[in-house]
Amino acid sequence: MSELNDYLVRSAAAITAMVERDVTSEMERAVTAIVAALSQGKALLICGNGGSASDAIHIAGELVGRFLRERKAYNVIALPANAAVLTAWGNDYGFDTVFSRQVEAHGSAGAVLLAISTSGNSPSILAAAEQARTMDMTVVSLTGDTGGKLKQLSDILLNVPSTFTPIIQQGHLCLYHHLCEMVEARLCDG
Ligand SMILES: O=C(CO)[C@@H](O)[C@H](O)[C@H](O)[C@H](O)COP(=O)(O)O
Repeated sequence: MSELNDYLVRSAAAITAMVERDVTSEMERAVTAIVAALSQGKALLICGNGGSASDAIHIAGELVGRFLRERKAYNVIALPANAAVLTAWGNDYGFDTVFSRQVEAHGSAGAVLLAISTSGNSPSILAAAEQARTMDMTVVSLTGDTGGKLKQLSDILLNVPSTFTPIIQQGHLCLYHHLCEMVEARLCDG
């Protein structure tokens, strides 16, 4: 088998394992929490590092703009997208609190933090989740297999059964595209 085909088989195996594990009810809980927040004008804040920073921005693009439907804009903020805040706060106070500071700025009780971390152990993500909990926000997490330390800080955990970062990120993409579709449909159709 070629290296490409081997990679594709391993990628497909992680997705298939999610079908077998059946994360439908956890996904439904995530959709319900996000729909409840957005329908009340509360924010969905999203954080992640590296590839997951790109995922956070991707999700905000789908939900502020549109995914599949013509509809109003939703209050969704990708925290890694604000370069001025990241560099000012990170430079002056350290990187670990670049997301928690923004949760403090934009969060409120009833809002949702979507925390994306393949390891579940990135300090900046853990600090954001801790800050969200102090503000009575719901923490929804996308992680790798174990969930890492983020698991204990999460109300809802969607974990991809892999320990390989790129494949976990590919699983996250499947999960959050579905999440966007469901949130949009629920908000449009009631
Ligand atoms: O995209 C990749 C690897 O596929 C990297 O940029 C990766 O996202 C970075 O190493 C992150 O810092 C990893 O953080 P996390 O997912 O463990 O929270």
